[in-house]
Amino acid sequence: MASATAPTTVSLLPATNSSSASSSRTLSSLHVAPTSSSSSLRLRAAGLRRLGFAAADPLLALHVASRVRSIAAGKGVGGVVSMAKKSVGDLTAADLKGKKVFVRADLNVPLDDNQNITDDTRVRAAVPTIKHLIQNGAKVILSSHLGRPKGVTPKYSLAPLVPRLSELLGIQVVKADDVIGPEVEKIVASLPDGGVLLLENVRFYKEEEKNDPEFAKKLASLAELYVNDAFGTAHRAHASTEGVTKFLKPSVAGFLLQKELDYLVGAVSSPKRPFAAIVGGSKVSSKIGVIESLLEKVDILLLGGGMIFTFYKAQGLSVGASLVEEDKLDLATSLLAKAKAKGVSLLLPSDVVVADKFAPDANSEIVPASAIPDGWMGLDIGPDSIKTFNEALDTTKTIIWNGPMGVFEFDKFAVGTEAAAKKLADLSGKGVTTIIGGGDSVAAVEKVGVASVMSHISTGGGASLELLEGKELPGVLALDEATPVAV
Ligand SMILES: Nc1ncnc2c1ncn2[C@@H]1O[C@H](COP(=O)(O)OP(=O)(O)O)[C@@H](O)[C@H]1O
Ligand SMILES: O=C(OP(=O)(O)O)[C@H](O)COP(=O)(O)O
Repeated sequence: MASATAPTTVSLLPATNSSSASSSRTLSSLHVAPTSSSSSLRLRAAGLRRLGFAAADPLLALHVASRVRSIAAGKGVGGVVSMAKKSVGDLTAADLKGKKVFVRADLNVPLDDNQNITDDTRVRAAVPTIKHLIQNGAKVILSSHLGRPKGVTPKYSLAPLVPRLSELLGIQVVKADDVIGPEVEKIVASLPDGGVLLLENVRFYKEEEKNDPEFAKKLASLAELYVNDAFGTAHRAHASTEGVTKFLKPSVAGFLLQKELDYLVGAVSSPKRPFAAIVGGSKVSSKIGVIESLLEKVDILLLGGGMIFTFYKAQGLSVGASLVEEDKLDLATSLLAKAKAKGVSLLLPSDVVVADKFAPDANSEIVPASAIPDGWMGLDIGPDSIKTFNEALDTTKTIIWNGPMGVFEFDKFAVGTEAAAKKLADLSGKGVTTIIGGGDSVAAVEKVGVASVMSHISTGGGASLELLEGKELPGVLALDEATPVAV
């Protein structure tokens, strides 16, 4: 039991290593203050188990869980911590039995020419929240967008989702041919407790992206409660992600949304150190925000991808025909200076793989960063850089990765990116917290077949980037705040 007077240092061990909504992670040495109310402790103990934490001393664990949830639901990495959001896990059978619940998920999955789902990650990620609701007797009205249709477009119908959703949920999901209106209302009225109705693509209505209040009201009129589990779309202030919350109370976070916030805000704000970030991708301009924000947090920053050539040129090196943003040279210089001032160890690749054209069958050579030949372009980091990066990563306890190290779509230039994926997988197995921040890095991790061993893989590219930049997500901000608990 915690001392009644002094702050205590605790370390929590992960309860499981699953990728489910209640997936856990290790927290080290959090200083927590004691509390006195045993009933609020019991409530928080339940919340803690839902979050997937286990600790030798449940009292201490409660304080920590509280802290984590407050951090996780606040602003992004660089922001001020605010209130935690109410969670779907806080809703029990007493709240849910027989209730119509509007669930916004992000089921924006890739489909092939035959309308087959080629990656069902987002469908699987939506399942824990829906299962919790139907197991507690709710009637689920499920909504999502797919693609960016302009009006009703059959190829963007959500119909291909029905078989996989039904299989994963173990019940037959009913599908409506519309999003609102009398036909939909009729199906809702006949939905049994524990049933799931999938609405048609919400973006078939232009009012969705305009966050039209009348449309939001019509969506809301279908249900009594609202759950947002669409992390990948939480950076959009749309009718089904933001507007609808004005008409439905409570409006709560789903398990996926909560887990994404736990990792992308919680783990990044209070990392086990040393903490490293790997940032790659094509352009420095699209990663300025995330680099600046991470420079406030990390001990080590590794840069790769197309953006490194702007840094090289800013340092006076020749970069041949490599991708360079001429208008960002001063910015690159200032980021290097900022890293130095902050004591962050910023590593640029010492060697690169250059190609004579931008093509999968280009001729290639490995050259030092200072010897890129005229007319050649850097498309990957070289073996010396991989070695140096790996050695740096070996010293860390938390790693976040956003953006590929090279043009990984071409096998010949995928070596640096695949090496990073393998290294993170290896370190994950050794207890390092590894967070993949969405976008192409996720594709790379999946290509290498190591996705399942990472601590967390984000389901949102744009949303995770905005969080890492320290921005607030409208879809999160709009949700009800959790009842405050003293810590
Ligand atoms: N050296 C390079 N030159 C040109 N493009 C690159 C280079 N390295 C990586 N890229 C490209 O960057 C793209 C990903 O960039 P970006 O969208 O910023 O990353 P993410 O999707 O992870 O956020 C990939 O398509 C990749 O081919
Ligand atoms: O796929 C998505 O975002 P992502 O490509 O940034 O991961 C989300 O479904 C959001 O889609 P949108 O960018 O069309 O709003």
